Amino acid sequence: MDGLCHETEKIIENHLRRRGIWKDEKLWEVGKSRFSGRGVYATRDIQPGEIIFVDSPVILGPRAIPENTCVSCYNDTNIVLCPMSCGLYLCPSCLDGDKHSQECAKINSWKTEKSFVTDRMMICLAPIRSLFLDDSDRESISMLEAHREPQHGIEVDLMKKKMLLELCDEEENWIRLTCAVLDANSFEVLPKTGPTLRGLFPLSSLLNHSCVPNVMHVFDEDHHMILKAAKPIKKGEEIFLTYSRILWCTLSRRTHLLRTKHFACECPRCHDPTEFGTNLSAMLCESCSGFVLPKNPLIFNGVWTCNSCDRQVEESKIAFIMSVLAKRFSDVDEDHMKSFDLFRSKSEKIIPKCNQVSLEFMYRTIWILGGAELSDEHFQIKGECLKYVLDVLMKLDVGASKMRGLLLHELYKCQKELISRGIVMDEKFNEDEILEEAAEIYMFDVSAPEIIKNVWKKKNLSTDWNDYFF
Ligand SMILES: C[S@@+](CC[C@H](N)C(=O)[O-])C[C@H]1O[C@@H](n2cnc3c(N)ncnc32)[C@H](O)[C@@H]1O
Repeated sequence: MDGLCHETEKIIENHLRRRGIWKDEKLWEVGKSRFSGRGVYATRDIQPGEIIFVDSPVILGPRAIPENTCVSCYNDTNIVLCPMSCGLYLCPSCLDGDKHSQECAKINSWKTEKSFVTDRMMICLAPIRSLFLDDSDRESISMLEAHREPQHGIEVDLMKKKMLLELCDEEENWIRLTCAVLDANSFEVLPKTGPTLRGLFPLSSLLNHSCVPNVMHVFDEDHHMILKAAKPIKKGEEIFLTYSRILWCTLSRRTHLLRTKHFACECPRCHDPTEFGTNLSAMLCESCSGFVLPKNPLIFNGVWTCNSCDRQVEESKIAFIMSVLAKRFSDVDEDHMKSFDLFRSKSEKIIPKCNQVSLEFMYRTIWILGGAELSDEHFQIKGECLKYVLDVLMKLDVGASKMRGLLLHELYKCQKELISRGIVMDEKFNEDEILEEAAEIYMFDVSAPEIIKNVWKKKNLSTDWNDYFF
């Protein structure tokens, strides 16, 4: 292990010990990544579902501007705007708490006569909270990668230019660094209810990205992040999360990663024009209806060719057609089934069913088509979409992903309803097995649906990760 990795591990150990989540027999170590900087590696063979580590945030704050959520405890009852004009919404007990007094006093200390503090202050809160951290937590932030490009740190610009607050240089520099670190490393945290939060988890921040991840994560009630193996991981293998959307095609994922995380992914899925046979990128050839795919997906603005007649198409044309189709069908939620038919008829000559745009439409259909009020036909369509997307996930080899858990839970409900109507959708899918697998994937997840929690209860499973981790 080189000096930087050794130093990083020491800082992480201190962070985890201080929060009571250090485990001597650890399944991970920090090492030099063959992709970029540091990475996290398995110290022994790990089985699917095993907890690899538990991490706790050094910073946690709102992601958006949820007027009905307390910025301290994230509950949603009796929320009021702070009368001290700091721009923050709180519940009555947090309004009087020390945590808020500190934040409120700091924001008010930046005000001048010209200042105009709005509720947009809530999205500035996560970086502002870094000002109140002790030296150890500041050390955790400082050792993480930071994005220094000008688009990062908008929170500081918002405070200075829009709200006309006067931060001193030392505070501004530290908040700017925190913003740069948050943009490179923060996670979307799913609480029990309410809007998602933004959290900075030092150990999890060292995980590099792959479009074929081998882990998944869930959050408990106290915003701990529990990292679990999504498939078998061999000793010495690098542990990868995904920073992108699983169902996006290579061009969408790589463009998004380049824009937001400033690197071009070169994982095995990105190398393969067919993306493990899913053909998520495929467009239909105008001449012969073969699949037009990128010749070399690792080259931006390269040439795409038909796998049947070799016709060549510029990538810019493909990107344009995809964006027009996606936009055309992005907000057609009213009478979704009409737009489903319209989508099929408009797109069938341009993209195959396996294309990302079509898959995303199917994914939306699953959630838009609700429950008991649906006709038999619509339920069957929902079931078909569910099975299709699950099949794609299987081919993509992402193992026990969060998305698989969500879809299995939905398929279970769909199957149950169809059976109650005397319709057997597919003998191969046993609803009890589907639910059990979903319950395993959701294990320890505070946002798990009631049906899943009931399975844990029925099986007498402890839902406390401490019982499995230590
Ligand atoms: C959350 S950090 C991951 C840890 C980072 N490697 C470090 O040393 O601190 C995210 C950054 O790691 C790098 N990175 C992550 N996955 C990568 C990959 N697959 N290929 C190239 N760079 C990657 C990028 O610079 C990205 O912005």
